[in-house]
Amino acid sequence: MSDQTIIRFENVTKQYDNDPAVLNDVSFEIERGKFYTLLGPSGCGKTTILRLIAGFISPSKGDIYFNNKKVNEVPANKRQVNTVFQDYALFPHLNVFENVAFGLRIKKLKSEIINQKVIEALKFVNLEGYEKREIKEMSGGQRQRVAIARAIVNEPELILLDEPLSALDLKLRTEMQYELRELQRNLGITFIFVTHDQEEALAMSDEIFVLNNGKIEQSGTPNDIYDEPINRFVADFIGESNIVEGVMVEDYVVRFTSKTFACVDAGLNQNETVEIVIRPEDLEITSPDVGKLKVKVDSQLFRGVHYEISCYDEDGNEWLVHSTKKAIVGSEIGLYFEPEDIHVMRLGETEEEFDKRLEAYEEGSYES
Ligand SMILES: Nc1ncnc2c1ncn2[C@@H]1O[C@H](COP(=O)(O)OP(=O)(O)OP(=O)(O)O)[C@@H](O)[C@H]1O
Repeated sequence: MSDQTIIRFENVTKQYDNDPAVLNDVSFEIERGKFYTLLGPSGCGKTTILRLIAGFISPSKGDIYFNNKKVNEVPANKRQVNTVFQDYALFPHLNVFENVAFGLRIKKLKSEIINQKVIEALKFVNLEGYEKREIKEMSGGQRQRVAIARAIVNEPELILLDEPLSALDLKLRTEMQYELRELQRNLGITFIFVTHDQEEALAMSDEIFVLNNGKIEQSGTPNDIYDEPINRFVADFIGESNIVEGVMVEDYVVRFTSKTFACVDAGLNQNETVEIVIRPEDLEITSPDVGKLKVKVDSQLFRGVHYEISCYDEDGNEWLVHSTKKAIVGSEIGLYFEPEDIHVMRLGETEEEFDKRLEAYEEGSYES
């Protein structure tokens, strides 16, 4: 644990009554000053983690530490945490100023201090001058900002955001993603953001935790998770992927689609069955005799920046290609890729084993 750690989960399980656990033996650390995202499909346990951190619920098993102190039973109002909810939970009968001032009034701060803090918080979210507006007169994006101002005005050590952008249309959502990211950098407060939108997670986060079925499948920077997905679930969930079965021939050599290819992976067993991931944007269209794979073009969609081309190889595997080049439906083409574009995944590997293998690979020793 580093002294930058603000939250630590140690083997936390959460179970309601006799139902199966909604969080299952989860451990992780959150460091000060970073932007974290909990990413995963509906029902995987994202909100449960936020509620445990906020203190709205307590773990069935395991421990939660805040600044290295166990807080399992510490109530929400005694934690230095503020939550921004999906529906913002603003008070409709109070104006913008009073919504933001609410927590400070409860703390019974002097009115000139409240005034100063509220104005400063509103300035941070670009809502200076909106103090007297009623909530119902504010747009979705502006309400969002009021909710954020209400969280930051308390100067918490941690802000939890539960799908705060999901009610906004695409354009505003993209703008708010940018604003939130900037705000977090400027404030230096740790943000934990929940979303089921992988593009949003990749764009905003310093670190992403990918969750599935009450477990963390993989954690890391957006690049780590995109470039080196640990398993099929993560590869599928983060961006589009081509995934086929393969066999490890030896270190740096893998076989799939009845052909042998150079790769950059090592530390697996000889003849071990593996899964191969190649991202659609890493496949380059060539003539059939130059390509490493020979495929037939099945369909093609223009996506504005690139063509999304679906092809099939002789073994019947589908290959999705993102290319600025157009292909002819029904024609035979070649697909070219570099050894580093092949990502080899070991079946059933845990994150710990994966990290160890990657570390050994980077250091140049591959005892498995
Ligand atoms: N109070 C409760 N009693 C029983 N089960 C609950 C309770 N709260 C949540 N659950 C269950 O726990 C699981 C995880 O819920 P959670 O809200 O953490 O998921 P989520 O990943 O945030 O999903 P979403 O993206 O849909 O909000 C779900 O199956 C949910 O039904």
